[in-house]
Amino acid sequence: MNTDGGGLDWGDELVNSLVWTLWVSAASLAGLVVVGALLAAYTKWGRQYWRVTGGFFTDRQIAPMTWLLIVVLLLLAIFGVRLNVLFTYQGLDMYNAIQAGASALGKEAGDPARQTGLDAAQSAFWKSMAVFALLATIHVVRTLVEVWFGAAFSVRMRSWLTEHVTEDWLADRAFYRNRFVPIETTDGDLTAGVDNPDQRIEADITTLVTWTRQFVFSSGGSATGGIIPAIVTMVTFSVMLWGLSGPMHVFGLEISHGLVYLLLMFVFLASLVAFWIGRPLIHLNFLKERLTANFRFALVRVRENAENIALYSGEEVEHRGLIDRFDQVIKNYWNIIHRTLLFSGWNLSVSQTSVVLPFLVQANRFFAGSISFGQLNQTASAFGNLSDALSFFRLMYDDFTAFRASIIRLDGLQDADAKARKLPTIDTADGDDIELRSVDINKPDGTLLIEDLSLRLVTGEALVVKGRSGSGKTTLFRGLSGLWPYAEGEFVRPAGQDTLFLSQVPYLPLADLRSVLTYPAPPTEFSDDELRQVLIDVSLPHLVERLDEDEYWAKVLSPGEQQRVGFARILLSRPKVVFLDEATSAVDEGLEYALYNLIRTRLPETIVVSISHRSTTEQHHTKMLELQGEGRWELTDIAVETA
Ligand SMILES: Nc1ncnc2c1ncn2[C@@H]1O[C@H](COP(=O)(O)OP(=O)(O)OP(=O)(O)O)[C@@H](O)[C@H]1O
Repeated sequence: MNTDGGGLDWGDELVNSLVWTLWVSAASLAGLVVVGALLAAYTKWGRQYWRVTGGFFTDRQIAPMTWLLIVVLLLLAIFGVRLNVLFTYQGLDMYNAIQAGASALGKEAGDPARQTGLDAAQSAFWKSMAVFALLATIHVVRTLVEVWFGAAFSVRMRSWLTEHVTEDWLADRAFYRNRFVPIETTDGDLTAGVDNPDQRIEADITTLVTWTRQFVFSSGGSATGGIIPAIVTMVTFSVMLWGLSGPMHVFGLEISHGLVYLLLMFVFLASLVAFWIGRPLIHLNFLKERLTANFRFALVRVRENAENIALYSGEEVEHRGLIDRFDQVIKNYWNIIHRTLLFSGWNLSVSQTSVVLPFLVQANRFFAGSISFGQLNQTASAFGNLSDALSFFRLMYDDFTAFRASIIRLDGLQDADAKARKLPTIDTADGDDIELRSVDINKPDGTLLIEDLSLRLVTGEALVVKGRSGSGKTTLFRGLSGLWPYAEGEFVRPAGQDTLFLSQVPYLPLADLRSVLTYPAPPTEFSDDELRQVLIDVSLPHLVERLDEDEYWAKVLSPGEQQRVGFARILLSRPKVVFLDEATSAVDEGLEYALYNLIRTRLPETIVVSISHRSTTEQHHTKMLELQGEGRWELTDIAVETA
């Protein structure tokens, strides 16, 4: 950069700027990698961030594109800083031309130097205008290109994270079992299970992605810029100010380049105070996400249970409950506002002081003729850029707190998922029949439900499980299906979809009836005729013509009809073993007989294990397991009635 006479040689500037941008970008990339690695190694939030997002930067399939986008964004951001520098030189030329014009105008009317001076000043002025037009055009194009590449980066990162976190959450039943894992909140408390995973996957990922991009890259030099442009701005403009600043006198001492030290100290102290004021915002933002999610979840529950609530006339209780939750949201909101007022008040005061500081410091030198009007203005704009860049952390702290809260929440979810996968499960092995060896089932508090249960069922056999309410029948099924972590022993069963567990109310997805019937298998696996026939078989003939209808089937079908859908699934998937948890509780005894009869005759090989309170169910089974409480149980044969 040629600073001969304070200005630039604009003819060489295009090449100079491109070379500068390349070098500084390369250095910034190296710095980004090193600092990123140090943060990931030595700070808690850095570690958490890396745990959540690491794969996006290292996964072989997507990493090349990720890094390409990072390099492009870096180049654009650094080029943005360079443009800011060039703007200050354009300002320098412009104000110097104005000052030269003013001094020419001050000469005598007849003085030939007057006209020459005015001509030179005008020519310099219009040249600076042409430079401005060029710089402004480049600035607009650069900003738009950066917006596009920034969006491309965000979309890729958000898609990767959503896919990755969702997969992790659903894998190995972590989404069910993470309720048994206590997790830590920002203030060190332990909560039972992960709250609102839906919000973590949706809102927190969005926050994390937005701030990754804005923190690191966003356009150069301004208060809303990213950390890399902020650092580059800081260095570049410090060098510029160093050249512009003269000695400063403090208590009789002469400090050369005092302006630069003054500014550094000013911003450093201002930032320290800002961090101190802003710190509680981390926890408050964390709470905000949780409380709003809780409120939304409560609203969804009312919608989901509208019929039940209306039948109980529970509107008043629900209203109170909803408003209670909403009050918590508002209370926290006010806490955030009060804290933000303090925080913003401080930041605004600091920003206002920064506006006049360079003029205060440079005024004497200007009036003494040591610096030109252009240089006075260049000092102010360099100071503004530098002060904004140095204030980056102070101004962004508020948003950083939201960013950190999101990292904590996403890491918490993944941590709970990982721990959920490590929770004990019953040892399962593949086989053709069913065998339980020394199975113990406990409650979470350690109370024994079933102790040392061993039994074997072969092809065609059927077992009915009985026992008083709360004796552990459903929990036994949960233990065998690998959901319940407080279970020990060994369990042999046919692998995969050959073993089917059916709960009291089957899950009906939001889809057309065809997909509902075949869930979780894709509907394409079955022909229309098969689906129609199965509907007729399970006494749902009125649905035969509605296979393609998309309805909220869980609300449209009666509980008894939903249970028949469950039986239809058994007939379609023809498992080798089926576990039925009170699967006929909502149908009358006649229909129960017909449904069991259907299963036993159509699928005579299938092993059936049922939980039932009804004595009428026993006739379809060959054995009975009775849970007697405190771990005791009894296994008996059921006599086959002969006509
Ligand atoms: N997630 C849980 N956390 C703590 N305790 C639980 C949990 N789930 C079940 N229990 C307890 O385990 C015991 C057994 O429950 P389970 O649902 O297996 O009973 P059940 O025999 O199927 O009852 P019912 O006949 O009423 O359906 C109950 O005391 C229940 O409160």
